[in-house]
Amino acid sequence: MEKVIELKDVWVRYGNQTILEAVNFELTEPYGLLGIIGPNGGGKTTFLKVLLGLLKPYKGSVKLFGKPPEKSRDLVGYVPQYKGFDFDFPISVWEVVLTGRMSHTGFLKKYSGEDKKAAEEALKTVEMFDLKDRQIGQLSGGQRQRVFIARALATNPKLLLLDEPNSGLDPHMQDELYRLLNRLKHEMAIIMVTHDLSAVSVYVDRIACLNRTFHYHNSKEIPVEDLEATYQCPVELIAHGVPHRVLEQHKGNS
Ligand SMILES: Nc1ncnc2c1ncn2[C@@H]1O[C@H](COP(=O)(O)OP(=O)(O)OP(=O)(O)O)[C@@H](O)[C@H]1O
Repeated sequence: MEKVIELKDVWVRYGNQTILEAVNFELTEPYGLLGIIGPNGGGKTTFLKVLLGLLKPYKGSVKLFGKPPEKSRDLVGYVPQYKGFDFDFPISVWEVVLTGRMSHTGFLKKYSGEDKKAAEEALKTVEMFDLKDRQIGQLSGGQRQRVFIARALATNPKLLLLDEPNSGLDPHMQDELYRLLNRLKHEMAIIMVTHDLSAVSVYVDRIACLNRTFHYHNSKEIPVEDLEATYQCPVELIAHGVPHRVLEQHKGNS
């Protein structure tokens, strides 16, 4: 079985604030859709950035497909969280998806026939090829999200990371998005950070919780088994350090 991700005792901090403490995590074949849940500020985006090699832990080891993140970049597609800024500059759907090939071509290099073919296939996969000449600023939220998924797919990744891909989408669009991810999960491993717990129970094969506070409701700890029964899929905890502090704050507030 191929090891997609292997994190051992990973510690990450910003300045003197430790965000990830002693995180151990493994993802192996068979592929599936993994949902990462946890409260705001719990470190979910930080976790994705570690996988992308954008953040280096000050302690611990990170391997993707048996290699350090910077050596496996081509194997990983990333759909960042949409922060709500408008694309009011002239760039087409086609051009956005082609930028996904930059790791192959380098910045400001000419795109090859192979790059264009990969971009075309990615747009067809998300059913957006017909809109390839449309300006990105003229798309709906759901369409734009599909374009950014196509951009991530343009390198033919074996691991796709999505940061809250459902935010801002109406229920129908969310449904469409999850159907798309469920199709793609047979070809690649997918990790989706989300706050959408109803979707988690329907679409996700496995849950990782990046902060133990999620297991506390009205100051009571909810056992993992109860969460598994609620969401009907395996749940694991992948961080233990930070939550203690947050829990203390909760106790202090009550
Ligand atoms: N570049 C940065 N410099 C300093 N602190 C940061 C930086 N990025 C994030 N943080 C802090 O690290 C913590 C974890 O942030 P992160 O974005 O990983 O959380 P998250 O679980 O994705 O949150 P959310 O659910 O709100 O998106 C937060 O307290 C945040 O303010």
